[in-house]
Amino acid sequence: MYIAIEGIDTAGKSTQIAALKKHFPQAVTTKEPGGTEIGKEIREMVLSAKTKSKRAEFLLFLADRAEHIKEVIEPNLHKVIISDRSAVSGVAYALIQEDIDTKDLVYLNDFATKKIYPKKIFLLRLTKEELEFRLSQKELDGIELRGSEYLLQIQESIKKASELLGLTLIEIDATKPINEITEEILSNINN
Ligand SMILES: Nc1ncnc2c1ncn2[C@@H]1O[C@H](COP(=O)(O)OP(=O)(O)OP(=O)(O)O)[C@@H](O)[C@H]1O
Ligand SMILES: Cc1cn([C@H]2C[C@H](O)[C@@H](COP(=O)(O)O)O2)c(=O)[nH]c1=O
Repeated sequence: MYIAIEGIDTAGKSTQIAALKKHFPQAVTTKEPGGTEIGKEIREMVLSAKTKSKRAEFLLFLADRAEHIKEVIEPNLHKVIISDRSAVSGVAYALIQEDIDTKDLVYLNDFATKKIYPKKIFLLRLTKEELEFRLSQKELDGIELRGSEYLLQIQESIKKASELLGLTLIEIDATKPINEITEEILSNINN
């Protein structure tokens, strides 16, 4: 079973994946971008925000995704796979910043993923106040430097992206205590 934890930067995705790993020690935990060797290089490129073209940035994320599906997801589909982000992030970020037609966005993601998508998406939803607090506590990368208003737009876009890809989205209040969020994910995983 392949599931993804989604949410804007600082929503608590990696915290939850670490907690879930304790409940599913045999699970494959992974991430986008950067879940493969080549993906680590792509991740450095995109997060340094050096690309001048948003389309080039989008295509780099897609290349990372295609490699991730081939190298990590496809060979482990018989196991529990918990991924920090997925194609949903790809579509959500692109919807906000690109002039790509939504049909093309879905087509390009279908192409990169060979239509292998997570069975369930858990969206960790943050409030503006909590997002701004968490951002103030860390060194920001090139995408986080776009600011909280931008990230809150992405949060809405994640819902739209899941709908466009036809995926099941479960929303969770990311301001709750860490253990309560983990319990909520666990209670929804097998339903
Ligand atoms: N439920 C929570 N309540 C309070 N703080 C939290 C909670 N979950 C995570 N945090 C804290 O918020 C910060 C960001 O968490 P984390 O790194 O897990 O987010 P993320 O979604 O993986 O972020 P990014 O996308 O930027 O990598 C960390 O300092 C973490 O300890
Ligand atoms: C998959 C994907 C990600 N992004 C953005 C979202 C984040 O700002 C970074 C990844 O950083 P994280 O620490 O791993 O959360 O990249 C994007 O713009 N497009 C994508 O397809």
